[in-house]
Amino acid sequence: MRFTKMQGLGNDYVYLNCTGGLPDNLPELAVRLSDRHFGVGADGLICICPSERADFGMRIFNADGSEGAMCGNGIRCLGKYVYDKGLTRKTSLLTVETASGVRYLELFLRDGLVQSVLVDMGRPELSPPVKLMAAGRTWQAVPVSVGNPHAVVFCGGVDALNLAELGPALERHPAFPDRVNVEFAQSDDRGGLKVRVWERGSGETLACGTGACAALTAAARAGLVSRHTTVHLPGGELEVRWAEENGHLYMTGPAVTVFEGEISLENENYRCVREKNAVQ
Ligand SMILES: N[C@@H](CCC[C@H](N)C(=O)O)C(=O)O
Repeated sequence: MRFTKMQGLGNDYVYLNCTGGLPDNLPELAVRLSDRHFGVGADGLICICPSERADFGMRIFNADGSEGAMCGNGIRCLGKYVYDKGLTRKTSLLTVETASGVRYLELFLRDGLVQSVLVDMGRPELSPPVKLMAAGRTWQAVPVSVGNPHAVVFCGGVDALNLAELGPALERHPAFPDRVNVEFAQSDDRGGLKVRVWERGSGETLACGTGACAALTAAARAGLVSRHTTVHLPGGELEVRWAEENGHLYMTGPAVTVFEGEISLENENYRCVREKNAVQ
């Protein structure tokens, strides 16, 4: 089975071209391929599927095998995959069907390859803040859905937080029966937003596209930042705009191919086909 490893701001996924059919047991495959010691190593698995409603379909599985409904960094890399591999010639209004609806992509090229991608992430849904007990403290969280569930916690000193303790406690808090992605957010003195993310099913990641959108939405609604700002994540920066005119979120950021390989699932034999930096 051929695969491509891609990343957006260090949020990395193994991509499978499933336009000709899906492999069996995707949750188990996601766990095996995501393993950073015995597998390829990734935050999860993304399948590029055929779609009757859009140019392509996307299914995303977290590193623990659970299926997510949407992935912001992942959908940008999917845009790069399908263009760079010649599966489409579209650079604007490229449509991708996800479990939370169809998303629209605009691709920006350099030297004929996709460098960055703008995604219309649709309209966010904000719920009233909730108070949650975790790790011996009370936290105020703003639930936001951007096609998948998030809880945004505003706090100072995000760099110093112990996410390994806080993340699992909030992800699995009884207030969120389906578990939740958690963003720890802090506005900076330049009008930007600093965010660390604990992802449902994958743990702390270097970035989360839907998480950046959820954090911007909650922060703009609270008057902490403007509706168009830079979100700083450990893996880099995303530009997010919450448009006044239609209430949609627009996210722009990079998409990178890391390497390509082949795996024989019977004997767990991995082979690198194209090395890092051989493809953009
Ligand atoms: N990393 C993604 C989100 C992936 C899915 C998420 N963990 C979930 O379970 O909802 C992003 O960039 O948005």
